[in-house]
Amino acid sequence: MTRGSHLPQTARTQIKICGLTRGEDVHAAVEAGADLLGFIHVPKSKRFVDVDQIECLLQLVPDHVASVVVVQNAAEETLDMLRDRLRFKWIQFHGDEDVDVVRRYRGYKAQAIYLDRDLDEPLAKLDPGAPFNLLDSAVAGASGGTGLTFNWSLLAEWPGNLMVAGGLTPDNVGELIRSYAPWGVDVAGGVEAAPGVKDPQKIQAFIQAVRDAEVACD
Ligand SMILES: O=C(O)c1ccccc1NCC(=O)[C@H](O)[C@H](O)COP(=O)(O)O
Repeated sequence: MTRGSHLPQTARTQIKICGLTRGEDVHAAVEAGADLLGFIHVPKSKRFVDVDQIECLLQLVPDHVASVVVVQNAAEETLDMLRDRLRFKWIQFHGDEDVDVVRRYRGYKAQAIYLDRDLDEPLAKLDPGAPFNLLDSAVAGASGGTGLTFNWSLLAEWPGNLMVAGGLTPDNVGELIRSYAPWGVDVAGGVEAAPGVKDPQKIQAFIQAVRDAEVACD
């Protein structure tokens, strides 16, 4: 399987471990080889971390790992405050934010893939100017951290660098890589012992499964 037309076959899949709330989990994800770490600043999330917590957790992230703050329809004052106070690489916009806001804050967008809806809508919303687009499963009333997979076959047709989220686990991520070789993968619940509490062995197993599947693709 080819890795989209945009990357050479040998490119390494970008791996994001999301929903970190504890220092030991940051260390575990870094040691296991994660490329991006996500901190969720969405009040309704069971993985919510406040600004003080994020500030402390960011101090544990080495320079070679990209940190991401996840927001969902946050007010501009909140976005300004996050930008002014915290040192992170990206803001992940996980709501209905329009492209102007995403670009102004140098972020990227999570496109909701509603499992019961037509796929033309998220496809039309993909931002070709973005460094990458995140595709994540959504159902009525829940977008983000659903633990559900969407139909990956659409990845064969969609353009640009795509990061896939939604229901990934150490057991299914290898199949995703071997079949569609997305630019990146993103996991929250699939590497947890409990909501917001990561399991270091699951993190290691997830990253190993990605790397093993890449070798199988070469
Ligand atoms: O994970 C959450 O609780 C969450 C809540 C609200 C907005 C975004 C959220 N997560 C963002 C992510 O990037 C997750 O990694 C992604 O949704 C995948 O979650 P999962 O299906 O549990 O692997």
